[in-house]
Amino acid sequence: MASKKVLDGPFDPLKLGTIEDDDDVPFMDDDDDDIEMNSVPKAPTAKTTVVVKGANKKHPEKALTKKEKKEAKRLAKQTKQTNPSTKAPAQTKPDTAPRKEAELNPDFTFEADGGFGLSGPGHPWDFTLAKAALREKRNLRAETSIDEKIERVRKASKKRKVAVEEVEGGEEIGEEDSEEGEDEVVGMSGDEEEISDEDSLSGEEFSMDVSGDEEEEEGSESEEGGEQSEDDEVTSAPRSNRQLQNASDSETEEPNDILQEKRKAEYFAPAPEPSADESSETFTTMRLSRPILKGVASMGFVKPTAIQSRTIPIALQGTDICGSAVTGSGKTAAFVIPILERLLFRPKNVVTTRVLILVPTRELGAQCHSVAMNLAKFTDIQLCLCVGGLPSRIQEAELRKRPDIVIATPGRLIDHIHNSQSFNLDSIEILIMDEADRMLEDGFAAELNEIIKNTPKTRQTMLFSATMTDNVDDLIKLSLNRPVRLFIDSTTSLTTKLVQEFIRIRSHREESRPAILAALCSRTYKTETIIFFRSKAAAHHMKILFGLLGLKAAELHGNLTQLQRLEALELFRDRKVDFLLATDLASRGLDIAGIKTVINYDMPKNYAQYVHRVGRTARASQSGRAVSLVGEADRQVLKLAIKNSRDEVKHRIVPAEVVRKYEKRIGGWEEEVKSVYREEGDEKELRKAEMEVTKASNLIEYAEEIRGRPARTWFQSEKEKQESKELGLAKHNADFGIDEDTPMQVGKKRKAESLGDKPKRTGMDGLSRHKKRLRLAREEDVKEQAAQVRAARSAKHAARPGKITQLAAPKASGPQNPNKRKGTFDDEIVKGGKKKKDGGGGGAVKKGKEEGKGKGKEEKKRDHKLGKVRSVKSFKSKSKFKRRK
Ligand SMILES: Nc1ncnc2c1ncn2[C@@H]1O[C@H](COP(=O)(O)OP(=O)(O)OP(=O)(O)O)[C@@H](O)[C@H]1O
Repeated sequence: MASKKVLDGPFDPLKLGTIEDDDDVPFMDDDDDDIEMNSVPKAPTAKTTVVVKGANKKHPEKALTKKEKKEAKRLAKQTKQTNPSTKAPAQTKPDTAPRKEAELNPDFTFEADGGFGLSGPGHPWDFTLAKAALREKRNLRAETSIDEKIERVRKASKKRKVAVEEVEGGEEIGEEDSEEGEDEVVGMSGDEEEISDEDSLSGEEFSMDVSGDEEEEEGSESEEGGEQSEDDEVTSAPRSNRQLQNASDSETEEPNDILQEKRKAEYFAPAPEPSADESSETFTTMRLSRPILKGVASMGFVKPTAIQSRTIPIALQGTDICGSAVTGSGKTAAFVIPILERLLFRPKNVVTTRVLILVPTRELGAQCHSVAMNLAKFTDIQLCLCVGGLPSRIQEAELRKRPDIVIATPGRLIDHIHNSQSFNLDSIEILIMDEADRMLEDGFAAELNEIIKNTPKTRQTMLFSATMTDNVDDLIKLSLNRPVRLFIDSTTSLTTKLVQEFIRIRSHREESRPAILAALCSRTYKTETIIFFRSKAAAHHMKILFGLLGLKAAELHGNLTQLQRLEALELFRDRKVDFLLATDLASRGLDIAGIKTVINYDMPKNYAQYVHRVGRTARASQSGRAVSLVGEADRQVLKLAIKNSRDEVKHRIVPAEVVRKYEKRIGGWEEEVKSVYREEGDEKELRKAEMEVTKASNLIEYAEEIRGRPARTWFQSEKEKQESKELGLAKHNADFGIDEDTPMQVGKKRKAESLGDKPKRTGMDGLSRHKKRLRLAREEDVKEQAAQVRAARSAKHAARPGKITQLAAPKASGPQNPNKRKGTFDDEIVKGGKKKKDGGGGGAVKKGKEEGKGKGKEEKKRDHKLGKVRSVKSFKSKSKFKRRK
């Protein structure tokens, strides 16, 4: 009989060696009622039937109740007695004999659907919980949505046009007309856009531009400009991928850094060889507990993906991991499954937060939380989502309950560390960083450092990203402990089922981007398309234009409220809109099943970002397409994209007449677009005013409470925050070979340039000679006047009657001191009343009074005016005056 081992204190994977007799984790082989669970309702090709024992028969979706757990425990005991070889999973005691396949319930089956594919339920995630928290926060005022505004403007514009039509006697400019035009375009252009090999070979210019250096490109472009027709200027022709790859290789080949390789070899622990029979591996052979297997089955996962089969066994041993695999290859489940499995064996008597998952964006946090909740739904493991944008009061309350897993964005987490009472990271035993390379970038580095500092050194750390760095210097900062490097694919490679297309935008055709995008989305990529923009403003502008075009789109960027952001994602996920217009906020990690196309309205600033953007399609072995509008400044990213693509890239040409047609349509909506912006501006003002009023009334109503609240603190000053952002960006640019200055570098250069050899500004730069002369003359006048005033003042000063001289006179008339030299009197005249050493100043008042005796009324008045004699009143204080009265 297995010895009973009670575990106290912090969770230690090595301590969890033996499964206790009273452990309430039910296993596959527990002798309990069978339950049939059709876990994959939407599986397209196969029906997955999972028969699990020991589950709640009536409510299989529910976690086991206490009673059920007890029953399961009793049954587990029974099973152990009848079958002594039943042991804990591998991580609980490495030397424990593994459970044999034969011991597992033979009824537990996964009917494979022919390999790795999305066979899960409708959606692996939803934001119901996050949205509920937001609604609880405040009663949101019913605002008119952007769609309502656009619709109103559209209708008004239509009416106006009809009215004009009637007045002018029927020139057809109605909307129906343009709709007809649109239909024509679709039919007309369908074939032309198909790209053949011949097309690829026909366009040498594009290829030369891609591989050549900047100066050459500019030269060739100006030559081309004269020869080409307008059509060619809008787009251009490609060359084969092989050609480009060769060119890029020769250009960017780097010397082998032996030292780096040696450091890597020393830093990383050797990765265990992948099992030869990896393809036949299933989740059941991974010796996971039954609640986890149920969770996995409910997600519709049949076979583990490559990163999952490599990661799960190593993570279960408590080893640090640095993992990378292409986008959409199931990295989330690769780290969630082993942590859930390990948490099942946590000491139940110590309730504390043991796992921290860090993500770079709020939406990714909400998604990760939802996936983890789904996988953990048959366990008693508690999760908490701590991301910005959601009410922190609710999060604080949740954190006080010590959830087992906290999923957080770095900023909000630090806020809680500093400002939420009794929350800290002292008990963290597993730290996971999703999109870890992003976390090492601009802005996050300092925050990450702060978090790492607060977690125990003994923790297990796991890092994941499709573009994961294996730069030892970066990883050292995260204080990993001999991590295992699990790089399934190259960090630069894209999924095999991704088709890449590029559309060239010449510098003088930059303003055609909206028209090209409108043409693409109206005629070719009509649904399940995500469009990326560099700026929020561009995404919003396009949202208005899409609305006027009658295209159903949702926008996702930082100018929206958190609720709007989550709702936009859900609208797109549920196919209620055909397009998602997003900034890079949505480029990492977001998993929306069935995205067919990713369009880059403008290229991202670096190649890693490109990998993540286009990685929103062709996920989980599905196919997809990425279409990028490439400007002159984007060639570096384009070059890398082509170099690293596994298949041939294509060049798309949108016919010039189509572009012109859309330009005309968009151009005709200037007024409509303006009125939408105007309406938005008015609403914004109103909202602002309302907020001010609410704020003021809250300040009055809750004054005491507000004053009583401790001020929120942050770990760095605003300047430090800015600097760390800057550092991260500079490093990232260096990593990806991006020859671009950071904003601070640009500022410094500009300042240095302006200060350089240039003479200092005189205040007359840019003035005409005439004006300069006038100003100089005026300045001379001013100087002269000032000199005159000074001279007059000093003359007046010198002409003042010397008080001491007059005071001394009566004395002089008295009996003469025979010893007194005459010269002393002369000195007094020269020095006047200023001589204080001998009491000259103090004596002046007294003397003045005496002097006043002999003066006339007019003379006295003048002396007062000149301040020679102080008014008696001026010495009296009010109180003194009263007292005297
Ligand atoms: N074993 C599996 N079998 C089938 N589908 C799976 C499996 N594991 C994960 N998936 C599905 O694959 C999709 C992509 O997973 P996930 O979002 O974890 O990818 P990722 O590698 O983290 O991507 P990214 O690099 O973009 O963050 C999800 O829809 C998920 O449900």
